[in-house]
Amino acid sequence: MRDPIVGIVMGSDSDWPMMEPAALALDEFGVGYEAHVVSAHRTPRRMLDYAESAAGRGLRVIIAGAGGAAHLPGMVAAATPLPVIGVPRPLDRLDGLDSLLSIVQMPAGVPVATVGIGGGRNAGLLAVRILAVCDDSLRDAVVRFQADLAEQVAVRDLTLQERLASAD
Ligand SMILES: Nc1c(C(=O)O)ncn1[C@@H]1O[C@H](COP(=O)(O)O)[C@@H](O)[C@H]1O
Repeated sequence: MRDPIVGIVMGSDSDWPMMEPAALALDEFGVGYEAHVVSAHRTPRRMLDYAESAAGRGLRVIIAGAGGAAHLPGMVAAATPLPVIGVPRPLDRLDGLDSLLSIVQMPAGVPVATVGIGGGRNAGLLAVRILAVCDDSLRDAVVRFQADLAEQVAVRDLTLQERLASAD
């Protein structure tokens, strides 16, 4: 297991299905991570300990996911100099708009890079891009990933064209 350089935190273990794709994206790029349940509301001291010690423990990026009154990403960002990526979770009520607004509307001076509602995978990929700024081999891997993505779109377009042609 590689040393963790990305910290994945979530307000509850019930957030894991949304956060696991972030972990899988990091796995795809061979980036080490750790994952913990830390809540600004339920475990405020533990949350502060985590955020304040993160940089000193070698983490470089934090991904924080939460639902509802999702204060966790912003509170973590307030207590660490590391970049924080927020992931809003859609709960049964309000479809995640509550989580999104709680995370994205930060006061000036305390940025949280917010991905879309339920955007765990993009959070992982954004963490990889942030790390790739100072890591040439990781940047090469991102470029290969983008080329693969483009190739998949080309294949899908071809499939659509064939379907349209056979419908004529
Ligand atoms: N938004 C927060 C925070 C926080 O922001 O500190 N702590 C827990 N939660 C959220 O409460 C939701 C329900 O949690 P439970 O499933 O444990 O009841 C989760 O989406 C969690 O992220």
